[in-house]
Order: sequence, then structure tokens, then C-alpha cells
Amino acid sequence: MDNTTHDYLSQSDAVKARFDKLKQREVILEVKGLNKVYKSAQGETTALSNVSFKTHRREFVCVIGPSGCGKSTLIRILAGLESYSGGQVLLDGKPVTGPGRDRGMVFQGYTLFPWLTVRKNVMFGLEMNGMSSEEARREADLWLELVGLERFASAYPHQLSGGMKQRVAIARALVNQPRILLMDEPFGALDAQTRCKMQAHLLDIWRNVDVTILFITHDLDEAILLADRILVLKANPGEVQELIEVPVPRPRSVDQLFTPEFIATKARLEALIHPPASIASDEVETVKPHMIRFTNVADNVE
Ligand SMILES: Nc1ncnc2c1ncn2[C@@H]1O[C@H](COP(=O)(O)OP(=O)(O)OP(=O)(O)O)[C@@H](O)[C@H]1O
Repeated sequence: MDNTTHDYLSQSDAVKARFDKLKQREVILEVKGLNKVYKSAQGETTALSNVSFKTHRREFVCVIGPSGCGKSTLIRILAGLESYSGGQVLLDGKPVTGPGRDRGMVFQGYTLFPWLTVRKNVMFGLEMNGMSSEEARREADLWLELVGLERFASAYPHQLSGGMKQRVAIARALVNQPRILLMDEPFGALDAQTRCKMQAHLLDIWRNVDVTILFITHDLDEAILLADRILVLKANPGEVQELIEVPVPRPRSVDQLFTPEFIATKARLEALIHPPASIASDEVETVKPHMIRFTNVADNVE
């Protein structure tokens, strides 16, 4: 089929069958009419307005949207780190009222304890919950093996690359066997090559673990490569624009980046996130701000 005419809504029989199966699985997370209003001295900001969606068991959902559309607010609410103003958040049918072991978190910033070894970082949560050191060590080693870091169990975080640190963070989140893994731009600080490897690695891990993933990203290719469905939010106020079923078949790899399904999905996401500039915003762009010069060399470099 011609790349330019492929419709992101059309699905092959295999993709359709996969979605049919996925939707039959139990609902893990249900967000119903979620509202979040921040109140400050400057006034009120509606960060989220009437956001509703469901994720099914072992589904991979990515959340994208322009800056300020409420992505971080949403994930913080799901993690139980932020209150909400209205609506409902249900995990396995029960309201989320605070943080819990049923949700694992991986953030962009490296959040490992620098004074603990890799193994101790992964053991930490288990020991805090009363597991014996011996058992926690056994569990930690299993998960370190899954993320391919068993050889680095005795290393300290500063001895690891950025990608390796995030693999430890993933092991540390998964060791508690959460129902859902909440990932807030986890690969945002990595260089392009490492990021690419981590995406493949995460898909490998997910294939082997019974966990649902909600993953925030700014990167459209990353969202299409990883997700079953992509929740597209818009800003001011943060609202759901569309929940897109990614028509790219699995298993996924970067080789699919130029397939008609991938290109069509990306075109749809771009149209939603970067709509054609309005006349008003064109005007703003053509007004150049007055620039102060900080150079004593008079000739122009451009
Ligand atoms: N603590 C706060 N107090 C007041 N307003 C806030 C607070 N946190 C976020 N907001 C506002 O809520 C809206 C959503 O913010 P949020 O950080 O969730 O968006 P985001 O999509 O994650 O943005 P980005 O992609 O830039 O990280 C923004 O308008 C933001 O200014």
C-alpha cells in the first residue's frame, strides 16, 4: 500500500485479533472523569479535565501531549503522590488513595540510592516490607538477571551508565511485582543510541513479566514503537484528544519505523500535537524580540 494513503485506523487481521484479545483481559486501571485543579495565589489552573480511560492487563499505554497538558500530574495522581479534585481512579476496582506497592515507578531522573550497591538498591523495598535479607537477595538477583545486570550486583550507581541505572530502576520497581508500572519519561535523559537500546530492552522485559505499563513520553517514535494504545492529551485544560490503537504489528523493532502503519500513526499524532499554525500564532512568530548584543566583535557571524 502507498505510504501516503495508509489510514492509521485500518488494522491488519493479526493486529485486530490482538486488540480483540487485549480488550477481553481484565481492566487493571480505570480512570473516570478525572479532574485536577491547582489553586495558587495566581489563580486556578485546570491541569486535567474529565479524563477517562481504561488499561487492560499486560497492556502497554503511552501518554503523549504538548507541554503543560497534565501528563506528570496524571502519573503523580495514579502513583498516589497527588490528590485530585474530582472523578475516580480505580486500580483493580479499588480507589487509589495514596502510594502503594501495587504501583511501581520509574522516573526520568536517576533515583537510585548512591550509597547502596545495585543489589541493595533492588532489595531495599523488599526489606522495608519485612522480607528477610536472604530472601530479598534471592529475589533481587532474579530481577537483576532479567534486566541483564547480574554481573553488576555489587557495583555502586556511580559506576553505571545512564541506561544501566534505568535498568536497575526498572528491576527495583518490578521486584515488588506491581500491577502497573508507571514510567515518567524514563529514557528522556539518555543519548539517542542508548534510548533505542532501552526501548528494545523494555519490550523484552515486558514480554516476560505480567505487568501493565503506563509510559509518558514526548517522543512520537518511542510512543508508536512501544504502545498498544496511545493516549493523546491536549493542554489548557488537559483533556483526552484521542486514544489511538497502534496498528503496527508486534514484535516491534526500529525496522518498522518506515512502514505505512508507522508513518500513518505518526502523521496522526503530529496533526494532533502540532496542529497547523493559526494566523494568530503566525503573527507571533514573525515578531522578532529585541535582542541585546553581548559581543564586542562588530561583524556579523550570519
Ligand atoms: N504544583 C502546581 N501548582 C500549580 N500549577 C501546577 C502545578 N503543577 C502543575 N501545574 C500546572 O498544571 C498544568 C499541567 O502540568 P504538568 O506538569 O502535569 O504538565 P506536563 O504535561 O507534564 O508538562 P511537561 O510536558 O512540560 O512536563 C500546567 O499548566 C502546570 O503549569
